[in-house]
Parts: sequence; C-alpha cells; structure tokens
Amino acid sequence: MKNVAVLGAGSWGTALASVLAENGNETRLYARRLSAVQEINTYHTNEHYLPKASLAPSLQASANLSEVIRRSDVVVFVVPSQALRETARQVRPYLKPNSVIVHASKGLEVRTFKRMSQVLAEELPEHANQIVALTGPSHAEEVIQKLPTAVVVASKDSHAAEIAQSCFMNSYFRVYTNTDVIGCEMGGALKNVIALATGLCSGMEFGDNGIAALLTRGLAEMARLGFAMGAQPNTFVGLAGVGDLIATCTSPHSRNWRAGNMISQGKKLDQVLVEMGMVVEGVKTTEATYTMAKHYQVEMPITEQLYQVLFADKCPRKALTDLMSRDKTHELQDYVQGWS
Ligand SMILES: NC(=O)c1ccc[n+]([C@@H]2O[C@H](COP(=O)([O-])OP(=O)(O)OC[C@H]3O[C@@H](n4cnc5c(N)ncnc54)[C@H](O)[C@@H]3O)[C@@H](O)[C@H]2O)c1
Ligand SMILES: O=P(O)(O)OC[C@H](O)CO
Repeated sequence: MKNVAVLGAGSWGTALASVLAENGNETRLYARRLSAVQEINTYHTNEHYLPKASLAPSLQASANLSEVIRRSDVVVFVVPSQALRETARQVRPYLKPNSVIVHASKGLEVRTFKRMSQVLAEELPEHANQIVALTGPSHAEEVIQKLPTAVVVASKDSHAAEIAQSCFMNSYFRVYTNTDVIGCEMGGALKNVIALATGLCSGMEFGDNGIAALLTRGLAEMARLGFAMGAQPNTFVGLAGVGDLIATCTSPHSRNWRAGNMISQGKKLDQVLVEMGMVVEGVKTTEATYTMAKHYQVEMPITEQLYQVLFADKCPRKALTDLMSRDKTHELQDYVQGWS
C-alpha cells in the first residue's frame, strides 16, 4: 500500500482515486474547488462529474496542493492534456525524490505536439525516468460502478510500471504493463480523433458498414503515425489501440463521440464544448495530429477531413464525399511493417 496523490477531480481523476483508496492506498485527491472538496469528504460523491456514484469512504479530498503532494510515493496526474504542463510546474517544488509519476491524460500538447510523458519529463526532470502512462478502454462511469475493466501502464522503467500496476489492480480493474510508451500514448490520444469522426458519421446516419470502415481505416492511420514516431505496431492491436478505439467509438459515455454527434446536428464547435462541460480531448488532438501527419509525411485522410470540418467550416457531407473518392489503392498499401 502506498501514499498516493491524484491531481484533477473530474470524472477520471475521481474514479481512479476511488479505486486507489478502495485498494487500501492512503489516497488524497486534489480538487481546485472547495465545494468539491467538501462534497467528497462529507458525502463521498462528486455529483457533477459522476452522478449517483458512491466513492470509497476512505478517499480524502483537499484543495491544498503541497499537503497532497508532500508525503506521496505515487503522484497521478489526471488533468486535461493542455493543463498538464502548468500542473506539473506547480507540483515540482513539493515532490519527494523517488516518487513514481503516473499520468492518465489522453492527448497531445497542441502548442508543442508533445506526448504527455514528454511534457512531464521536461517539467519534472528529476523524475524523468519514473514516468508511467495509464491508458486503455476505461470510461470513468463504468469503473466507478466496478464494471470489469482492463488497462495498460506503460513506462521505460518496468519497476515504476509495476508499482503503478500494484496500486491500481483489483478484482474489477485489471492492469497490464507495457514498455511501448509512444504506442500506448499515441493510441490513447488518436482514438479520440476517430471517436469524434465516428460520432459525426453516426449522426449523419451511417450504417454499420460505414462505421466499421471508419474504425478499421482509423486504426490504420493511427498505427501509421504511431509507427513513424517510433511506436511498436502491435501496441495498436492491444488495449491502448483497438481496445480503446472500440470503447470510445461505440459508447454513449464518450464525450468525443457525443461532441462529433452534436456537430452533425449543425452545432458549432464552440457551442458543443460549452454544452459538454467536460474536456473533449479529440478537438485539440485533431489540431495537433493534422500538423504532425504533415511533419512525418504520413497519410491520415480521416484526420485531415475532420480537421477541415472542425476548423475550416467544411460541410461534413462534402468531407465524406472527398474521403470516399480518393485515388484507388490497395488495402494494405500503407500498413506498417511488423503488424501481426
Ligand atoms: N472520463 C473518462 O472516462 C476518462 C477515461 C480515461 C482517460 N481520460 C482522460 O483523463 C483526462 C481528464 O479527463 P476527465 O474525464 O477527468 O475530464 P473532466 O473534464 O471530467 O475533468 C477535468 C478536471 O481537471 C480539472 N482541471 C482543468 N484544468 C485544470 C488546471 N489547469 N489545473 C488543474 N486542474 C484542472 C477540472 O477542474 C476537472 O476537475 C483527459 O485527458 C481524458 O482524456 C478520461
Ligand atoms: O469520454 P472520452 O471520449 O473522453 O473517452 C474516455 C476514455 O478515454 C475511454 O477510454
């Protein structure tokens, strides 16, 4: 059992903190709003993010960052990707030297195109070798109900990954280790782009054939970019790749899917993000991925069309026509070598 700090009391941070506390770890959840701290400590609920859910009674919340961090052997960052760098900067002065740093954010920093573990390594250089990415198919709404879930903890340091595995794993939350940090992080980030596109296409009344095509060709372009960046191809057929793609693209729990669906109804992106009231990582990740695909010279037609719809006001139906009428090609033309 460890002393654990969780930063970010949104849906996922609250669900993960509850799992950690239930597993017997002394767990403190950092929330910025005092009202959230009081609600969690008094009623063991977080109604805004996880309506009707009961949290582990031993979970303690606090709005005092230094108090939450100082004694922690494991620090888990669960803030939106664009807030990770700033949060890491605030945390650095209070970290114990050997703490394991876990993050569960799925995105890319839009300003730098960096993955989350790269951002953490830059901001927490003393802990750069102890960083772990937690990812995989995991809707907070299901984890808090103790529905069976399997995730991955990826790290260059297998000892750090095993510490995270032991803290989180229990009878309904199964945790696998992996050393392919690039593949796991890119799988988690890029599936949100495909989920947005799937929500959009479902709203345009695509049938099952079209959705299956979108997921399959989406996975192909996710793997192509990941491979170009140094990921192992097989990671994309694991939990962090196809696993999370299925969960996110087929579930009404997914904020990314729902955001895409709302856009198909003619709503503007800004309005959708306000209505959602929670982070929709796929939006910024589409922006970052569009540029990264050009940088790595990787063809990503679904991402490219989605970018045009989100940021250049392209009509979704025109985007679909353009996607379907590209040049003829072989299905495995651009598949990455080593895919099994
Ligand atoms: N919700 C899920 O089921 C789920 C599952 C797996 C991974 N994730 C990932 O976890 C990350 C967080 O998602 P979420 O669902 O918890 O989001 P959320 O919108 O439910 O909550 C985000 C939380 O972060 C806090 N926050 C926002 N900006 C902050 C800042 N600058 N400093 C500190 N705290 C800040 C907010 O107050 C809020 O408590 C995302 O990257 C998401 O992709 C979510
Ligand atoms: O609700 P979403 O779309 O952010 O997805 C949540 C998780 O990443 C699913 O694994």
